[in-house]
Amino acid sequence: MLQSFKLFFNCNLVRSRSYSGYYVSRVRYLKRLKEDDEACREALKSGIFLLYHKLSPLLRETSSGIYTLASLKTSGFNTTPFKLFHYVNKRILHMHLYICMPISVDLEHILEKVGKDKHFVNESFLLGCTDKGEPQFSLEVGDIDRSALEQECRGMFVDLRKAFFMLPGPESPLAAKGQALLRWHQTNCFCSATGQPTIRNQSGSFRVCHSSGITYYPKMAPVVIVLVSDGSRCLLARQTMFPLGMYSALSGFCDMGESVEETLHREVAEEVGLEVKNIQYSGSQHWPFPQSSFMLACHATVNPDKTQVNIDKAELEDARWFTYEEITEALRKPPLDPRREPPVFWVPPSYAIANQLIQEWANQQQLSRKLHGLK
Ligand SMILES: NC(=O)C1=CN([C@@H]2O[C@H](COP(=O)(O)OP(=O)(O)OC[C@H]3O[C@@H](n4cnc5c(N)ncnc54)[C@H](O)[C@@H]3O)[C@@H](O)[C@H]2O)C=CC1
Ligand SMILES: [Mg+2]
Repeated sequence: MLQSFKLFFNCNLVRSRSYSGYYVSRVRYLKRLKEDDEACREALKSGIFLLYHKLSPLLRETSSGIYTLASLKTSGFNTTPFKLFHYVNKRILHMHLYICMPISVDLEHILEKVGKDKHFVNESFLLGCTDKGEPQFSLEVGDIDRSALEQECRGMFVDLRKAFFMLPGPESPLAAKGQALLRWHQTNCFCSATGQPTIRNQSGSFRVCHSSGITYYPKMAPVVIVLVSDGSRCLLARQTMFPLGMYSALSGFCDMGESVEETLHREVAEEVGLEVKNIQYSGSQHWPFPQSSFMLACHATVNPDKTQVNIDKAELEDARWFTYEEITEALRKPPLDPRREPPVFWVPPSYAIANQLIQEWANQQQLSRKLHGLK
């Protein structure tokens, strides 16, 4: 298990470094913004803002019909490079126009139009920074005329669950992070020891109660998710609250003081009455629904002669073993279309780590079938 962990983290490090040579400087820049209020306030001027209305992100449809997160900028950024370089060198001017043009709507101007003070952008929370080094922020617009703002921004606020189906892969985690951070701040305005208000730092990386001296940091609840296999089939389950026909891997919150392995053994025993072995770490994911969870995904096996499930009906509506053929068919199905009847059996979409586990299991089955000369 430990080895798999090491391998995973090393791979991720290599991946991050290779897709951007500026990884270290970006990370250090972000660390400075988190710790230095003044630097973070300055960064707001060149920031990219993701807007949320009652925690729903603002999306925009591109000319090719694809939805993306709508990124807005403040006038500080849009005009300064132009003024600075216009008189210096025409080539530089062209370069900057090229970089700045895609984002044409000025956030401060828009916010003023819907009755917000231009200093309202200071209420944003730092999310990260782009490959180009532009800091990204999330901003909850609160109680405003929603449709007026949508019109001004040429976009629409979409419930995050729906947005996950519409956004291209890499944008979903960013939308989720923005929502999670906003939600955490909304629900941690008071100190649980004194009842006094907590005060945020500029980046939003923590809140402090000046009365008790307690610092609160944004939290995620660790959850273990496991795909159990008996060698030729995998075990999937559904809760009554799941959409019709959807089955997923078993999951459960870590109890205080538990290791990943302990949670995994306990949850499988509690929910389906099985004892697992051969735990293998697969990956992790921040999951925003219903509140921030930190999903730790693993594979595990049971003896092929001990596969009888005994379902805890208080937790699960059903749990069943699925064959390789059933799984590959479910994986082939296109993403769920809300306008059509859901299929009889389907698995979570690709943005959910459960899908990654199922995909990995299918790939592994395919490989061992090839080795054994099966189709
Ligand atoms: N991204 C993915 O692929 C998947 C994500 N999930 C997520 O995993 C999470 C946990 O899965 P479940 O099987 O429902 O957990 P679970 O099997 O532990 O059952 C949930 C129950 O645990 C209790 N609980 C204990 N600690 C809790 C905490 N910190 N927060 C909330 N409830 C707590 C509550 O009584 C709750 O009703 C869910 O939020 C679900 O959305 C689940 C499956 C797939
Ligand atoms: Mg569960």
